[in-house]
Amino acid sequence: MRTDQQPIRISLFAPNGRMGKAIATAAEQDPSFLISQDHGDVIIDFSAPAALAASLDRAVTAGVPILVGTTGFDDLADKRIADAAKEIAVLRAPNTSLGVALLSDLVERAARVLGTDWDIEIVEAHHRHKADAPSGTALALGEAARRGRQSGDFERARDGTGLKRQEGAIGFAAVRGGTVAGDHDVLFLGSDERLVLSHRAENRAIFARGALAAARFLHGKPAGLYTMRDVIEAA
Ligand SMILES: NC(=O)C1=CN([C@@H]2O[C@H](COP(=O)(O)OP(=O)(O)OC[C@H]3O[C@@H](n4cnc5c(N)ncnc54)[C@H](OP(=O)(O)O)[C@@H]3O)[C@@H](O)[C@H]2O)C=CC1
Ligand SMILES: O=C(O)C1=N[C@H](C(=O)O)C[C@H](O)C1
Repeated sequence: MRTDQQPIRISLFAPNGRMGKAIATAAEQDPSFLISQDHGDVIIDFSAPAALAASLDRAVTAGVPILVGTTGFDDLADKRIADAAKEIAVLRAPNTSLGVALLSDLVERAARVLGTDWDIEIVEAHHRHKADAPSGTALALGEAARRGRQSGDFERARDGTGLKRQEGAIGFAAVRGGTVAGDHDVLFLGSDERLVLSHRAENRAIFARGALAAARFLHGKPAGLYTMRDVIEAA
């Protein structure tokens, strides 16, 4: 930070959550950020789907950008986010790590090159407290695969008999337990060979650093819907 620049004031919508605390710790170590008790320059929301309307309302009313890091949303949330993005800058990121942003590009490319002859399965593992499944990251990686291949229904849960995978489907499996910060494996399963693209989050600090990079990107941005890809391309 140049000495003539003011720190970016971050307002944490859910300061007492695991991610809220991790972001506060990361911000305390970086003099270009300040945790603000009011609306600040950028609002950061890592909370729960039920809180989305309130966090967007706070950001729109204050006229400040918001980073939405929460996962587990339904279609109504998509509309709420799109509506808010007409008035303020909204960055939606189910995963704020640099590695996952790159993984998403790699998955899209692999799906494009390999085509529908290769089955795609996405396996994720998270800590015992995680409330949503599949993870937001897994679903976003599924979307990346679908973009690359230009097809693919999502098979989100399998339990029972007569459940042969649908041709061309993109399947999901979720593991829960312990303190796992976030593992994602995208499996491309072909005839006699398989390609696995993987990411391992070793702790929440990677998400917190990414959230601060996203906040820096959002500061002063005009209304619109942004993603971590925009953050990386601007860096
Ligand atoms: N984008 C990314 O890179 C990442 C995203 N996440 C996502 O972020 C979210 C939070 O994760 P995590 O911090 O581990 O979860 P926690 O359960 O630790 O924290 C959630 C926080 O949200 C608050 N909260 C819950 N419901 C509401 C509500 N209706 N109104 C206001 N506040 C509310 C809780 O407050 P209280 O304690 O008072 O209940 C708590 O402080 C999840 O959706 C998770 O998947 C997580 C890690 C990385
Ligand atoms: O709840 C978590 O912890 C995480 N949630 C995000 C998700 O659902 O993808 C990101 C990360 O994997 C950690």
